[in-house]
Amino acid sequence: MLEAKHLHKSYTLKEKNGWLSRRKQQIKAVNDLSLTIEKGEIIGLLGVNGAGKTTTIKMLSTLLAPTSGTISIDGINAVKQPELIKRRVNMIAGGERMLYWRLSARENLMYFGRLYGLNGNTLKQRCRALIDKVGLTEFADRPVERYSKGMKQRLQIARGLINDPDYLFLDEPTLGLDAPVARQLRVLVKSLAKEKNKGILLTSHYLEEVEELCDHVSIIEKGHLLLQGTPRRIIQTIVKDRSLIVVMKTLDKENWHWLKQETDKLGIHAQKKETNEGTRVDMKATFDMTSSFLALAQKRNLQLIRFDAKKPNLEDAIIRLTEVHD
Ligand SMILES: Nc1ncnc2c1ncn2[C@@H]1O[C@H](COP(=O)(O)OP(=O)(O)OP(=O)(O)O)[C@@H](O)[C@H]1O
Repeated sequence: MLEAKHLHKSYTLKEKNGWLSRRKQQIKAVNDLSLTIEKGEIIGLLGVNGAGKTTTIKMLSTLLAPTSGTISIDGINAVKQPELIKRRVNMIAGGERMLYWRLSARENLMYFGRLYGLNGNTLKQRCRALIDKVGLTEFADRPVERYSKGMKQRLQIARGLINDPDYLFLDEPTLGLDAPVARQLRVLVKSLAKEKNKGILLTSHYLEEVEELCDHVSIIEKGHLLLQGTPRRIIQTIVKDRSLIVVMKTLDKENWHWLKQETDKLGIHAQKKETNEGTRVDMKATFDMTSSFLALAQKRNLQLIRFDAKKPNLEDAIIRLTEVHD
């Protein structure tokens, strides 16, 4: 298990203050953050730009020392023994950093493998297996500068797996990728956790991706933990109301009055609107109204031409959370 406790990271900036003097300014990028990652689990780290996600990932991967706090990985103190930890973790960033453009995929992987002390046949075989795994077999010996964005990102994943890490930190892994390529990467990430038992921490601005992949999510703001839980629990905690939209070809005055009365009794707030499609009724409640509304519609034989019961998602929850904290 990876356990980070009470992590703090401050950056000191020196700003110009007049002609000659400089003023020191402290930025608290991470402020008392604790989180755990079990093997086989995918954890999402969410927050707006500048919330402290990349700084957290850099500390977990020992690229950056925390100002205070502890990180232990399978019982090893990561702050005191970073060399032991480096073999067990790896980080993959979205975008096009961390690869050598003039080198091919194979040469890149051989280079990074040697940095982890791998060599000879073991290294060659691992590179070949990883190239196959991420679907770059045909292009293995082509310079990376001639790769598409998706191919570069697949190579990043292979690079992140070169030391066969137990824990993998993914910073925006699908940034700027086309939908089908992003989908393939998501399948790969899921299989790394569920089949290869790796503990994964993921940051992403694509909330659907987080909802699909993550077992647990931590939401941070200004480096501080706001909320932790399963995506479902977070949605239930934050978004209390459900919405249901129905459209009928017509809804006469009498039926509307009856519907309004009945929905009021059930605790459903209903509003009527005439549209090009027909009469639209927007309903809001704190529970799933589907069956209650369908029973009412059946009683009066109301003919529905549209029925949209929208389940709140993680995006709704995050938007609601930011509104509360603004
Ligand atoms: N090297 C640095 N020196 C000074 N300040 C920094 C440095 N790196 C990050 N910061 C500041 O620390 C805070 C957290 O930055 P961080 O990059 O960790 O956020 P983030 O959540 O990853 O943001 P994004 O979603 O934009 O990548 C920000 O205020 C940022 O400006």
